[in-house]
Amino acid sequence: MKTVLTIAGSDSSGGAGIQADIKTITAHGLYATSAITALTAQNTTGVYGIMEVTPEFLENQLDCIFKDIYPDAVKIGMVSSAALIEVIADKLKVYKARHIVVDPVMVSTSGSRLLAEDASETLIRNLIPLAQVITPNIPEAEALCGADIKSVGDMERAAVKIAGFTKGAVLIKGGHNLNDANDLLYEAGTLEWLNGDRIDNPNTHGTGCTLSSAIACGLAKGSTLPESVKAAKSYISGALRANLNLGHGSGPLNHMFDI
Ligand SMILES: Nc1ncnc2c1ncn2[C@@H]1O[C@H](COP(=O)(O)OP(=O)(O)O)[C@@H](O)[C@H]1O
Ligand SMILES: Cc1ncc(COP(=O)(O)OP(=O)(O)O)c(N)n1
Repeated sequence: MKTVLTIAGSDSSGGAGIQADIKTITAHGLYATSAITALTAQNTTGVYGIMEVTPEFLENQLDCIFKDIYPDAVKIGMVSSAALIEVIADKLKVYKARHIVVDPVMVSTSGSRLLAEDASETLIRNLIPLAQVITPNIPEAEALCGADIKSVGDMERAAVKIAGFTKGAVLIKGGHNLNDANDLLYEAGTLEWLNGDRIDNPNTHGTGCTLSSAIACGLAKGSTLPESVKAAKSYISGALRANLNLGHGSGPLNHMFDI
Protein backbone atom coordinates (compact mmCIF):
# COMPACT_ATOMS: atom_id res chain seq x y z
CA MET A 1 0.00 0.00 0.00
CA LYS A 2 1.23 3.53 -0.79
CA THR A 3 1.74 5.81 2.21
CA VAL A 4 1.62 9.58 2.69
CA LEU A 5 3.28 11.36 5.63
CA THR A 6 1.61 14.52 6.89
CA ILE A 7 3.72 16.95 8.94
CA ALA A 8 1.25 19.45 10.39
CA GLY A 9 -0.59 20.79 13.42
CA SER A 10 -3.52 19.12 15.17
CA ASP A 11 -6.94 20.82 14.93
CA SER A 12 -9.12 19.85 17.90
CA SER A 13 -12.27 20.48 15.82
CA GLY A 14 -11.11 17.93 13.23
CA GLY A 15 -11.68 20.19 10.22
CA ALA A 16 -8.14 21.23 9.28
CA GLY A 17 -4.56 20.15 10.05
CA ILE A 18 -3.55 16.55 10.76
CA GLN A 19 -7.16 15.41 11.14
CA ALA A 20 -8.21 16.72 7.69
CA ASP A 21 -5.07 15.20 6.18
CA ILE A 22 -5.64 11.73 7.63
CA LYS A 23 -9.28 11.72 6.50
CA THR A 24 -8.26 12.80 3.00
CA ILE A 25 -5.45 10.26 2.68
CA THR A 26 -7.69 7.45 3.96
CA ALA A 27 -10.51 8.44 1.58
CA HIS A 28 -7.99 8.13 -1.29
CA GLY A 29 -7.24 4.52 -0.23
CA LEU A 30 -3.71 5.30 1.03
CA TYR A 31 -2.13 4.81 4.45
CA ALA A 32 -1.48 7.98 6.50
CA THR A 33 1.44 8.50 8.88
CA SER A 34 1.89 11.75 10.80
CA ALA A 35 4.38 13.97 12.59
CA ILE A 36 2.62 16.59 14.72
CA THR A 37 4.24 20.04 14.93
CA ALA A 38 1.77 21.61 17.39
CA LEU A 39 -1.51 21.11 19.19
CA THR A 40 -4.11 23.79 18.57
CA ALA A 41 -7.18 24.44 20.71
CA GLN A 42 -9.45 25.35 17.83
CA ASN A 43 -13.01 25.09 16.61
CA THR A 44 -15.10 26.39 13.73
CA THR A 45 -15.08 29.91 15.22
CA GLY A 46 -11.33 30.39 15.73
CA VAL A 47 -7.98 29.31 17.16
CA TYR A 48 -7.84 29.72 20.97
CA GLY A 49 -4.41 28.30 21.78
CA ILE A 50 -1.26 26.79 20.27
CA MET A 51 1.21 24.47 21.99
CA GLU A 52 4.25 23.60 19.87
CA VAL A 53 6.19 20.36 20.20
CA THR A 54 9.92 20.72 20.85
CA PRO A 55 12.33 20.45 17.90
CA GLU A 56 13.77 17.28 19.51
CA PHE A 57 10.35 15.62 19.68
CA LEU A 58 9.54 16.50 16.07
CA GLU A 59 12.91 15.04 15.09
CA ASN A 60 12.06 11.86 17.00
CA GLN A 61 8.69 11.50 15.21
CA LEU A 62 10.29 12.00 11.78
CA ASP A 63 13.06 9.47 12.48
CA CYS A 64 10.44 6.93 13.59
CA ILE A 65 8.45 7.29 10.37
CA PHE A 66 11.26 7.52 7.82
CA LYS A 67 13.16 4.53 9.29
CA ASP A 68 10.09 2.31 9.36
CA ILE A 69 7.28 3.24 6.93
CA TYR A 70 9.07 5.25 4.22
CA PRO A 71 6.49 7.61 2.65
CA ASP A 72 5.67 7.75 -1.07
CA ALA A 73 4.81 11.45 -0.64
CA VAL A 74 5.01 14.06 2.12
CA LYS A 75 2.58 16.89 2.84
CA ILE A 76 3.69 19.75 5.10
CA GLY A 77 1.13 22.09 6.66
CA MET A 78 1.27 24.30 9.77
CA VAL A 79 4.83 24.65 11.12
CA SER A 80 4.86 27.67 13.38
CA SER A 81 8.52 28.32 14.22
CA ALA A 82 11.88 28.61 12.48
CA ALA A 83 13.40 25.90 14.70
CA LEU A 84 10.75 23.36 13.64
CA ILE A 85 11.08 24.32 9.98
CA GLU A 86 14.85 23.71 10.19
CA VAL A 87 14.33 20.23 11.70
CA ILE A 88 11.92 19.28 8.90
CA ALA A 89 14.18 20.59 6.14
CA ASP A 90 17.17 18.68 7.58
CA LYS A 91 15.26 15.39 7.89
CA LEU A 92 13.71 15.63 4.42
CA LYS A 93 17.25 16.00 3.02
CA VAL A 94 18.78 13.25 5.18
CA TYR A 95 16.06 10.75 4.21
CA LYS A 96 15.83 11.96 0.58
CA ALA A 97 12.07 12.40 0.82
CA ARG A 98 10.21 12.46 -2.50
CA HIS A 99 7.06 14.17 -3.75
CA ILE A 100 7.02 16.97 -1.15
CA VAL A 101 3.94 19.24 -1.10
CA VAL A 102 4.29 22.38 1.06
CA ASP A 103 1.16 24.26 2.09
CA PRO A 104 2.72 27.49 3.46
CA VAL A 105 0.11 27.96 6.20
CA MET A 106 0.53 31.47 7.66
CA VAL A 107 -2.78 32.78 8.99
CA SER A 108 -6.03 30.81 9.50
CA THR A 109 -9.11 32.08 7.68
CA SER A 110 -10.45 33.02 11.13
CA GLY A 111 -7.48 35.44 11.45
CA SER A 112 -4.99 33.71 13.80
CA ARG A 113 -1.28 33.63 13.00
CA LEU A 114 -0.14 30.02 12.54
CA LEU A 115 3.43 30.95 11.48
CA ALA A 116 5.59 33.21 13.66
CA GLU A 117 6.46 36.44 11.85
CA ASP A 118 10.19 35.80 12.19
CA ALA A 119 9.83 32.30 10.65
CA SER A 120 8.75 33.35 7.12
CA GLU A 121 12.33 33.83 5.95
CA THR A 122 13.31 30.32 7.15
CA LEU A 123 10.27 28.84 5.41
CA ILE A 124 11.24 30.54 2.15
CA ARG A 125 14.95 29.75 2.39
CA ASN A 126 14.97 26.23 3.86
CA LEU A 127 11.69 24.43 3.20
CA ILE A 128 10.06 25.82 0.08
CA PRO A 129 13.03 24.96 -2.20
CA LEU A 130 12.60 21.26 -1.28
CA ALA A 131 9.00 21.15 -2.50
CA GLN A 132 7.72 19.68 -5.76
CA VAL A 133 4.85 22.13 -5.37
CA ILE A 134 3.82 24.82 -2.90
CA THR A 135 0.15 25.72 -2.47
CA PRO A 136 -0.34 29.29 -1.13
CA ASN A 137 -3.81 30.83 -0.92
CA ILE A 138 -4.15 34.45 -2.08
CA PRO A 139 -3.07 36.15 1.21
CA GLU A 140 -0.11 33.73 1.49
CA ALA A 141 0.87 34.38 -2.14
CA GLU A 142 0.72 38.14 -1.43
CA ALA A 143 3.03 37.67 1.56
CA LEU A 144 5.44 35.51 -0.45
CA CYS A 145 5.69 37.84 -3.46
CA GLY A 146 5.33 41.12 -1.53
CA ALA A 147 2.56 42.51 -3.77
CA ASP A 148 -1.23 42.78 -3.67
CA ILE A 149 -3.27 40.33 -5.77
CA LYS A 150 -6.45 41.98 -7.03
CA SER A 151 -6.82 40.54 -10.54
CA VAL A 152 -6.15 37.52 -12.73
CA GLY A 153 -3.04 39.29 -14.07
CA ASP A 154 -1.76 39.92 -10.52
CA MET A 155 -2.22 36.21 -9.75
CA GLU A 156 -0.22 35.20 -12.83
CA ARG A 157 2.59 37.67 -12.03
CA ALA A 158 2.68 36.43 -8.43
CA ALA A 159 2.96 32.77 -9.52
CA VAL A 160 5.92 33.56 -11.78
CA LYS A 161 7.60 35.68 -9.09
CA ILE A 162 7.16 33.04 -6.37
CA ALA A 163 8.49 30.35 -8.70
CA GLY A 164 11.69 32.40 -8.82
CA PHE A 165 12.59 31.26 -5.31
CA THR A 166 11.05 27.77 -5.30
CA LYS A 167 12.74 25.00 -7.27
CA GLY A 168 9.38 23.42 -8.05
CA ALA A 169 5.89 24.39 -9.10
CA VAL A 170 3.48 26.91 -7.55
CA LEU A 171 -0.28 26.46 -7.18
CA ILE A 172 -2.06 29.67 -6.14
CA LYS A 173 -5.48 28.74 -4.75
CA GLY A 174 -8.41 30.95 -5.64
CA GLY A 175 -10.75 30.05 -2.77
CA HIS A 176 -10.50 33.62 -1.41
CA ASN A 177 -11.88 35.10 -4.67
CA LEU A 178 -15.54 35.91 -4.31
CA ASN A 179 -16.86 35.06 -7.77
CA ASP A 180 -15.11 31.85 -8.72
CA ALA A 181 -12.81 29.15 -7.37
CA ASN A 182 -10.15 29.23 -10.08
CA ASP A 183 -6.70 28.01 -9.08
CA LEU A 184 -3.50 28.74 -11.02
CA LEU A 185 -0.70 26.20 -11.55
CA TYR A 186 2.73 27.37 -12.69
CA GLU A 187 5.03 24.49 -13.56
CA ALA A 188 8.19 24.45 -15.68
CA GLY A 189 7.50 27.84 -17.25
CA THR A 190 3.84 27.12 -18.08
CA LEU A 191 0.77 28.74 -16.52
CA GLU A 192 -2.38 26.59 -16.38
CA TRP A 193 -5.72 27.80 -15.02
CA LEU A 194 -7.79 25.17 -13.21
CA ASN A 195 -11.26 26.62 -13.25
CA GLY A 196 -13.82 25.59 -10.69
CA ASP A 197 -17.39 26.61 -9.98
CA ARG A 198 -17.79 28.38 -6.67
CA ILE A 199 -19.92 26.13 -4.48
CA ASP A 200 -22.35 27.98 -2.26
CA ASN A 201 -21.26 26.52 1.08
CA PRO A 202 -19.91 28.66 3.96
CA ASN A 203 -18.37 25.57 5.61
CA THR A 204 -14.88 25.73 4.11
CA HIS A 205 -12.71 25.09 7.19
CA GLY A 206 -9.75 22.97 6.10
CA THR A 207 -10.06 23.33 2.32
CA GLY A 208 -6.35 24.20 1.95
CA CYS A 209 -5.18 21.30 4.15
CA THR A 210 -7.44 18.89 2.28
CA LEU A 211 -6.31 20.08 -1.14
CA SER A 212 -2.59 19.71 -0.37
CA SER A 213 -3.04 16.21 1.10
CA ALA A 214 -5.11 15.13 -1.89
CA ILE A 215 -2.35 16.39 -4.22
CA ALA A 216 0.21 14.35 -2.21
CA CYS A 217 -2.03 11.28 -2.65
CA GLY A 218 -2.06 11.71 -6.43
CA LEU A 219 1.74 12.08 -6.53
CA ALA A 220 2.18 9.02 -4.25
CA LYS A 221 0.07 6.98 -6.68
CA GLY A 222 2.31 8.02 -9.59
CA SER A 223 0.13 10.66 -11.25
CA THR A 224 1.71 13.77 -12.74
CA LEU A 225 1.42 17.06 -10.87
CA PRO A 226 -1.30 18.54 -13.15
CA GLU A 227 -3.28 15.27 -12.91
CA SER A 228 -2.89 15.24 -9.12
CA VAL A 229 -3.99 18.88 -8.78
CA LYS A 230 -7.07 18.38 -10.99
CA ALA A 231 -8.12 15.26 -9.06
CA ALA A 232 -7.54 17.09 -5.75
CA LYS A 233 -9.71 20.00 -6.87
CA SER A 234 -12.47 17.63 -7.83
CA TYR A 235 -12.16 15.99 -4.37
CA ILE A 236 -12.59 19.41 -2.68
CA SER A 237 -15.67 20.13 -4.79
CA GLY A 238 -17.18 16.76 -3.80
CA ALA A 239 -16.47 17.38 -0.11
CA LEU A 240 -18.02 20.88 -0.30
CA ARG A 241 -21.08 19.62 -2.23
CA ALA A 242 -21.59 16.85 0.36
CA ASN A 243 -22.56 19.74 2.57
CA LEU A 244 -21.86 19.07 6.25
CA ASN A 245 -23.02 21.71 8.70
CA LEU A 246 -21.28 21.43 12.08
CA GLY A 247 -20.41 24.07 14.67
CA HIS A 248 -21.18 27.78 15.03
CA GLY A 249 -18.69 29.14 12.49
CA SER A 250 -17.13 27.99 9.22
CA GLY A 251 -17.57 24.24 9.57
CA PRO A 252 -15.54 21.31 8.26
CA LEU A 253 -15.80 19.49 4.93
CA ASN A 254 -17.67 16.23 4.48
CA HIS A 255 -15.17 13.53 3.47
CA MET A 256 -17.84 10.83 3.38
CA PHE A 257 -18.87 10.95 -0.25
CA ASP A 258 -18.04 8.72 -3.23
CA ILE A 259 -14.85 10.00 -4.90
N1 LIG B 1 -16.70 27.90 -2.16
C1 LIG B 1 -15.83 27.16 -2.87
N2 LIG B 1 -16.25 26.46 -3.95
C2 LIG B 1 -15.41 25.69 -4.67
N3 LIG B 1 -14.10 25.53 -4.37
C3 LIG B 1 -13.61 26.20 -3.30
C4 LIG B 1 -14.44 27.04 -2.49
N4 LIG B 1 -13.65 27.56 -1.49
C5 LIG B 1 -12.41 27.07 -1.68
N5 LIG B 1 -12.38 26.27 -2.77
C6 LIG B 1 -11.22 25.53 -3.29
O1 LIG B 1 -10.57 24.93 -2.16
C7 LIG B 1 -9.17 24.89 -2.36
C8 LIG B 1 -8.48 25.61 -1.20
O2 LIG B 1 -8.51 27.01 -1.44
P1 LIG B 1 -8.48 28.16 -0.38
O3 LIG B 1 -9.78 28.16 0.36
O4 LIG B 1 -8.12 29.39 -1.13
O5 LIG B 1 -7.30 27.71 0.58
P2 LIG B 1 -7.05 27.95 2.14
O6 LIG B 1 -7.98 27.03 2.88
O7 LIG B 1 -5.60 27.60 2.30
O8 LIG B 1 -7.34 29.38 2.43
C9 LIG B 1 -8.92 25.54 -3.74
O9 LIG B 1 -8.88 24.52 -4.72
C10 LIG B 1 -10.14 26.43 -3.92
O10 LIG B 1 -10.41 26.71 -5.27
C1 LIG C 1 -3.75 23.00 12.69
C2 LIG C 1 -4.19 23.83 11.53
N1 LIG C 1 -3.50 23.75 10.37
C3 LIG C 1 -3.89 24.52 9.32
C4 LIG C 1 -4.97 25.37 9.41
C5 LIG C 1 -5.38 26.20 8.25
O1 LIG C 1 -6.26 25.44 7.48
P1 LIG C 1 -6.55 25.78 5.93
O2 LIG C 1 -7.19 24.62 5.33
O3 LIG C 1 -5.32 26.29 5.27
O4 LIG C 1 -7.47 27.03 6.00
P2 LIG C 1 -8.68 27.46 6.89
O5 LIG C 1 -9.31 26.27 7.49
O6 LIG C 1 -8.10 28.40 7.89
O7 LIG C 1 -9.55 28.12 5.87
C6 LIG C 1 -5.65 25.42 10.62
N2 LIG C 1 -6.72 26.20 10.76
N3 LIG C 1 -5.25 24.64 11.67
